[in-house]
Amino acid sequence: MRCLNSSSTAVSDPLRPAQHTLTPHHHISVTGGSSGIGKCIAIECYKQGAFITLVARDESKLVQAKKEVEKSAINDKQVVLCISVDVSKDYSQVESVIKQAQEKLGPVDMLVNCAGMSVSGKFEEVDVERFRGLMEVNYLGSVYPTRAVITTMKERRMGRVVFVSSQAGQLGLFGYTAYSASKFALRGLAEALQMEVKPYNIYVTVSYPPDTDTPCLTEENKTKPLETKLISETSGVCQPEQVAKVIVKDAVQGNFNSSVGPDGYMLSALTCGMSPVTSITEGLQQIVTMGLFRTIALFYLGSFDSIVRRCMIQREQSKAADKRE
Ligand SMILES: NC(=O)C1=CN([C@@H]2O[C@H](COP(=O)(O)OP(=O)(O)OC[C@H]3O[C@@H](n4cnc5c(N)ncnc54)[C@H](OP(=O)(O)O)[C@@H]3O)[C@@H](O)[C@H]2O)C=CC1
Ligand SMILES: CCCCCCCCCCCCCCCC(=O)[C@@H](N)CO
Repeated sequence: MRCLNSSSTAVSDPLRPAQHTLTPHHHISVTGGSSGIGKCIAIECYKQGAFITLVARDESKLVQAKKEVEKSAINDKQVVLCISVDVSKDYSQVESVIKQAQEKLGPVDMLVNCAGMSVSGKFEEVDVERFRGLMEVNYLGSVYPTRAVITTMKERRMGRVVFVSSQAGQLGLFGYTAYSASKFALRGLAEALQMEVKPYNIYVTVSYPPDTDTPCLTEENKTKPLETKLISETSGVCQPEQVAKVIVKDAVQGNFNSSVGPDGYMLSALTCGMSPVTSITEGLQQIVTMGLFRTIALFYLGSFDSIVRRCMIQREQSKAADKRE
């Protein structure tokens, strides 16, 4: 049977979906699966026996990633399929390639929307076209693949959809005016969608990773404002393998929220708002910790403001010194 099985054991927590496990033969489609976090998610799922579709634009990176994923096979029936498409441009194209993948590997059991990119810089220094570009890739690039799989998931009354947001999708911070907005958008999409599809036994997960050691971060660090770097250091740098493990575990369990590390945990509890809750424990923890975490957050916000102020003063001083020379 190829489905995200509801195990027969009784579920003690009424808010949590019946316990789910990832069993062999699941078809998992990962956008952005050719690099970084997406590639690690594909590897993590392959290790558990899944069939994988990797979606990204660059074909040579896809072929390379496919080879890497195949190394962690646990049986000789497993397949990795590559699809080269831009997820953010033409919906009908996205729909047709997903259809082809489903014809080959069966209906998608879990879609992981991980394709994305970042742009950093001061608001007035970011080219206006980049605001559109980021909304296209990070937001529409998650809407399109989801739209292409959701009808079949509803018919089958099962499925998982994952959105990879960012900690910068939980708070806005210096240098991320364009990026943060595109990552916040995913949360709104995910909350609304979850309310629609929950009765169909489909569970939505939003992941909020901190800085993660991937080609994207290396590239970003070349031009990232000092302020952004210093503020982001608060929650450190994670390895993509670790982030991928957490995402796969939370998605399989049907958790709406997926965070990494202690700062990630605090941020998620603090910013839970009206997002769905997947266990009584989670709800109780939010209620009990809210005041404390808000107190801690105020100190962080104070320190972020002082980073921004210090950087500004330093810039002005070095500008003045340059003029004198
Ligand atoms: N690294 C970090 O610090 C963090 C990253 N994130 C998020 O995680 C996700 C993955 O990031 P990361 O692994 O670091 O990035 P990488 O740059 O390593 O990987 C990005 C992947 O997305 C694909 N992709 C990009 N644009 C498109 C597109 N238009 N259509 C199809 N595929 C596309 C890329 O392939 P190709 O270019 O060939 O299309 C590549 O496979 C992103 O959404 C990012 O915002 C969140 C928090 C922190
Ligand atoms: C109780 C309150 C706790 C508060 C903790 C605050 C920590 C803020 C850190 C924000 C880090 C943002 C990383 C964005 C990474 C990213 O998405 C890009 N690297 C993508 O390329």
